[in-house]
Amino acid sequence: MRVIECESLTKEYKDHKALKDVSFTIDGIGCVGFLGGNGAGKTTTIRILTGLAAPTAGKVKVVGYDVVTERNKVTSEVGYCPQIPAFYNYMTATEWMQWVGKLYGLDKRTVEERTDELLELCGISEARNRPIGGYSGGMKQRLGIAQALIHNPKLLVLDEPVSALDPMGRHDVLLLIEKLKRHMTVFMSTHILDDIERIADHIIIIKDGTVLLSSSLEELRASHVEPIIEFKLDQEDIDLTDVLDGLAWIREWTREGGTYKVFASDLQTAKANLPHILLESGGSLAYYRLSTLSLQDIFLKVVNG
Ligand SMILES: Nc1ncnc2c1ncn2[C@@H]1O[C@H](COP(=O)(O)OP(=O)(O)OP(=O)(O)O)[C@@H](O)[C@H]1O
Repeated sequence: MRVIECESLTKEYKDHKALKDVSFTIDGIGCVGFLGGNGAGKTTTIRILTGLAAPTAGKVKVVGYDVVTERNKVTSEVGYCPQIPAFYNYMTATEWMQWVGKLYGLDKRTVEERTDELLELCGISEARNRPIGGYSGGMKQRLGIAQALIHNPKLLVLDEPVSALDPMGRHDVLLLIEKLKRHMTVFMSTHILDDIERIADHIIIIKDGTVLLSSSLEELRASHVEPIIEFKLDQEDIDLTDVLDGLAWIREWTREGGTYKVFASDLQTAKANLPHILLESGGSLAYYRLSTLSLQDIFLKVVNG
């Protein structure tokens, strides 16, 4: 099933082009990680996909429906949870879900069944009769997701679902997304790469309103398989700049904190020689290993061209 089809999507505000000719397609179930820095255009795209804003130009279809001409059908197939979902804090989760169900025009029995099922799925069952005002950030986010699913949508859109949460809250929300993506499409924006690496099946990277990359995580990794030698010295004050710059078989190297990453043009020579050279520099190795590019490395590579 084609879930999202964006073709030459453009969004202009008064004096600013927030989206420029954005095109991508998403098929089938799974989790899509929509990655980009501040101001990249994530929220603008999400508002268009959910029918909250209209594109200036281009064609956008969600679950086969046009977001402009078939907006009502789009909203009935899409569930949306903003970064900080808003509730009436005096209500309990049960009351809130029933109120939202009514807004969607669902009958009483369906609302009751969906409420039980979704509060259980989202881990709110035990707290369902307590006022929402006393919930943690993670519980509120999970309730926001439960609410977004009340009308049984095919696509769930989440705007930065874990950015404002503490580690425990993040963990619980990510577990929930992992469960949901087995049965539906979850489109989530974020700038936290570790989360995406853990749960996304497809990655889209957007920068300055332009899509730089849209690919399955598997394909992305396969196309960036590049061995890296990663090491750290016990003595962080030793500067290896001259040593590493002077080696012809090193194409590029980086240092972040005390950790060095070396990209070798001749891996065999590097593997045979680098440990001795490092020890000769007067240092001792805290660790030394052969690894491949992380999603963060790939992201930086793509974003920096
Ligand atoms: N209503 C608006 N009027 C004018 N410019 C806007 C409006 N909304 C967004 N923009 C601009 O459009 C660009 C994209 O904004 P958007 O909120 O989509 O980015 P984002 O990727 O969600 O960023 P962030 O992670 O900071 O929320 C930004 O430069 C922003 O300032």
